[in-house]
Amino acid sequence: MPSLPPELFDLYSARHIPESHTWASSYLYDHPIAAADFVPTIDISRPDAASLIGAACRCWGMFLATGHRVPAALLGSVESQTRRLFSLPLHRKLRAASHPGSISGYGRPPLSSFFPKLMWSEGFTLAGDPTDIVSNLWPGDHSLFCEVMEEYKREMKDLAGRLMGIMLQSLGLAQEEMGRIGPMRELQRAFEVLQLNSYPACPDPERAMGMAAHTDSGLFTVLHQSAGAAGLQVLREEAEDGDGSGPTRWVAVQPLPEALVVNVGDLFHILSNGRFRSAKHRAVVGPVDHRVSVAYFVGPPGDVKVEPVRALVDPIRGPVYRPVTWPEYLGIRARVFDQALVAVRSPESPKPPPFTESLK
Ligand SMILES: C=C1C[C@]23C[C@H]1CC[C@H]2[C@@]12CCC[C@@](C)(C(=O)O1)[C@H]2[C@@H]3C(=O)O
Ligand SMILES: O=C(O)CCC(=O)C(=O)O
Ligand SMILES: [Fe+2]
Repeated sequence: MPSLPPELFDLYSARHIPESHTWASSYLYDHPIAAADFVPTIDISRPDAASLIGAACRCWGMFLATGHRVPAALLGSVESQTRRLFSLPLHRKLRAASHPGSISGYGRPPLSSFFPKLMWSEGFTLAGDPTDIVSNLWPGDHSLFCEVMEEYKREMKDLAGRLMGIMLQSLGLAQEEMGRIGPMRELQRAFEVLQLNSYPACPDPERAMGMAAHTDSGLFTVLHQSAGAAGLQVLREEAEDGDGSGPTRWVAVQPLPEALVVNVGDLFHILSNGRFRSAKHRAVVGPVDHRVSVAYFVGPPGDVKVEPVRALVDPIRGPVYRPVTWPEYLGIRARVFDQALVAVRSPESPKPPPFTESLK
């Protein structure tokens, strides 16, 4: 077979995995995979949801949300439109290829450049109006896709507002204190991104990686994953006596059809002054299923700084992190990737932060 540039390799018809997509086993098996452990499932409409969510965000940085009020029919349409998009022939998808310097479009997500091999996935990033991005893909036939994605973004924004309130409440903040927190006050102007991911069935799943290990950089991410096809894994770091000596394992996140996955991102970790763990996660691939996922990233608008909430800063240690905007933080991540939180430690806090980051 003539060799094509790796970005033109069609994952959907592959019968073997090329060198460009073959990962060393040290990536897949860097930590053992937990046999029986489960991310907490929380009905977020329960009156006592805050304390459960608080505990999950501290221990896991992730939970499965039920009772979220996002209509099941809409989740179904989002998934079918996502599959419809990825089922287009490769040359058609390339019409929406993202340009250097812009985040929207079809292409490799930024984390890809920090790994020596290519991931067994395709991604579509939608920031702003989806019409601009997909109108070239389906001339005259993109309106349903766009309507579904716009409707989904409205539902996600509403859900994000509720989650933000409950998560801040779980940190002990009163209503009037929340109003003073920039990212909460500015939620209407939030910066939102939809990331559509596609993981075709893989002929050699033990040597391929769907999405390499990372934390998300925003406040938090709401992920919808196709029912029945597992793949998402979260790193569970159990600290015995908080000294980081406990076991670290990958835990498979069960694909519950009615649940949305919520994971804490780096900006909420900063806001909580290190109390909430920014969950490290990845996606593995399987031999049979074609899995898709849709991630909604949310953060404050570019001019709003994120900093540790004053009420959560203890007077002796002070704030663990310095104020940072999301665009500034994305710039730091583009340079140092998984060291970005270390790079924004506040100069007055030379010691390692007291909470999750020290649990290595
Ligand atoms: C607003 C965002 C959030 C981004 C960057 C930009 C657009 C694409 C997002 C992702 C999607 C895939 C994982 C990630 C880690 C990646 O490489 O690209 C995400 C990243 C982040 O959470 O930082
Ligand atoms: O597909 C998944 O389960 C994970 C996707 C993800 O982590 C992301 O888009 O940031
Ligand atoms: Fe992610």
